[in-house]
Amino acid sequence: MNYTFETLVMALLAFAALLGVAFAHDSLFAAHMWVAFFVLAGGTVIMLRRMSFAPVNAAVIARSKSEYQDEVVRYGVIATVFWGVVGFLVGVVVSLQLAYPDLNLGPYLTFGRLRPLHTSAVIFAFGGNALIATSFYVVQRTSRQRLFGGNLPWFVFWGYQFFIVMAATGYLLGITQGREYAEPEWYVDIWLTIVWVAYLITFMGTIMTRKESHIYVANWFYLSFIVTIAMLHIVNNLAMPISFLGVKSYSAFSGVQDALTQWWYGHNAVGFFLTAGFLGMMYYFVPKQAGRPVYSYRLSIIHFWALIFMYIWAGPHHLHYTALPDWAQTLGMVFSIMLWMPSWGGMINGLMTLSGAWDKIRTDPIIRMMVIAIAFYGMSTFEGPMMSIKAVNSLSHYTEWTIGHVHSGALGWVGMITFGAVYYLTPKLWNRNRLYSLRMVNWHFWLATLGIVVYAAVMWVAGIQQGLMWREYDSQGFLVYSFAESVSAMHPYYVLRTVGGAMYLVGGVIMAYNIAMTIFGYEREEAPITGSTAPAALQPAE
Ligand code: HEM
Ligand code: HEM
Ligand SMILES: [Cu+2]
Repeated sequence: MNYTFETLVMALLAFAALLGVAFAHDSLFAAHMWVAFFVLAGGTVIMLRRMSFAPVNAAVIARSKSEYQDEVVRYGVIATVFWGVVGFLVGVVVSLQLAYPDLNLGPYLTFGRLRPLHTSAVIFAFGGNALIATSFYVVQRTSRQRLFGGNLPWFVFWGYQFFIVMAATGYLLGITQGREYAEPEWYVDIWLTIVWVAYLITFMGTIMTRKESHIYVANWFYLSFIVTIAMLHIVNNLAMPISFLGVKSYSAFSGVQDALTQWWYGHNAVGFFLTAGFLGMMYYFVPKQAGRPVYSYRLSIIHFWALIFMYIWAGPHHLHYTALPDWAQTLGMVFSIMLWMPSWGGMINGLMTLSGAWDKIRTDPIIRMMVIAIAFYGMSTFEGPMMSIKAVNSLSHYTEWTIGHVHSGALGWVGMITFGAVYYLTPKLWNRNRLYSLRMVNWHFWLATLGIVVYAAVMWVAGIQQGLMWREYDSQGFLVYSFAESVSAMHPYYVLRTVGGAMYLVGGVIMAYNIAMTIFGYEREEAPITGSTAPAALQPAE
């Protein structure tokens, strides 16, 4: 394939970045454009070399001409594992910074800059790559059609990595618009919009040219995630830059309207990025790994429509007891409570898919990972509706309890279902008989599960203590504790949280090793997992 056009566009973009450096309105913009220039110029050089070595790449091209476009999925799997480990590592670092504030190394490595680096790395880099890669894999299989758009999927992949690099380096430089989970400034937002539209065209195009008459339910979930994120991203980031060659911009919204816009975005980022997209993953990979059909296809349709209809209204539960009108807060609370039902419908559907295959939990650590993921999905979608009740939220809000809730969803649901999908995909994508080591998957499973349990349990205790300390009055109506006392009381919990997070990180590193060895084609010699530690003689006869 000839990449002349792509290379030319990239060279032009690199040149535009250089112009950005030359005419920058402020020094931060100049610094950020240098980053863009080096990445794009490096990319151009690589593309030029690829073009001149075209015959050498004939094998790769022949492989990519096969029935499905899987090369881009392979890149996506590697990117998922890589950004996962990076994101978990930064999570451990910020958790250490909360326990030991001396670790704030200014100005680039302070908590204020590393925290959004963590959240974006895990949500957008790890989660986003997982969603893009698996959606590309799933939509091709279930549509019996190659990805639409020729080189467009490659643009989606590399354009998205470029977005991640610009976002991450921007945070470290101190460039932020201060909107949670949407910190990148206007020019990075515009780039992401372009990439996202290309993603939508690739995905929709594949579905529209499908050779299978039915659109499998996983694709509905993926599609709702892609469409809704486009809508949320554009509205939440409507802003006016002070200069088209400067970093700073002002939001189109202000006051309580701005708050509501931000949490309409933030909540639905959870609902559609961290939930609907990963449900698409669940509906494809759990039946595949279990070798069983989805428990109830009808329930999955109800699950889908109820979920997307209700999620979109629940954002105000992030703004209880604020200047937001009372009726809007109550609306958010009511829809959150109603959300419990479709969420558990989905959980039940996922778990019951294993009926008839429950024994696999003992012998297949990948299935076990998926089951734990669904269990945590159920747990966090019970906890969330409970926390959205105003009386409960008056205790939990602003406390570590919220952080515990976030991570039982994030580590338990998002993380575990992704690990399951990555373990399923790797041998298939690289034509290996099996993973390098199933026992390592088992280790990963236990480290991650115990890490989550430590993290979440510690944060519950910490959060409730914190909330109770803030509302403790003496007989004369004075507050018993100063705020600083509630901060220092958190220290032991923060240390323990780091322990849980470190376990999760080590599990991730083991996965990276296992995946790399599988890709290189090694198979570890090891005893099979029998699922029982009892000596053979003590086991019932077959
Ligand atoms: C090794 C694992 C991890 C550790 C140690 C860790 C640690 C942390 C810490 C210390 C914070 C800041 C809490 C605060 O400001 O009080 C945080 C925030 C956050 N993390 Fe993680 N994290 C990990 C993995 C993940 C994963 C896998 C995800 C998502 C898929 C995630 C999503 C988030 C989010 C969304 C926040 C912001 C929460 C909020 O503002 O309420 N984290 N994390
Ligand atoms: C039915 C489902 C859910 C409901 C009703 C729900 C509800 C809530 C509520 C009430 C809060 C606390 C708001 C506050 O006091 O500030 C919250 C925070 C949060 N939840 Fe959920 N939750 C649900 C599921 C999930 C899942 C599955 C995840 C992750 C995969 C998740 C991620 C988050 C995050 C990241 C925050 C923190 C936002 C922030 O303050 O930065 N939630 N959720
Ligand atoms: Cu929410």
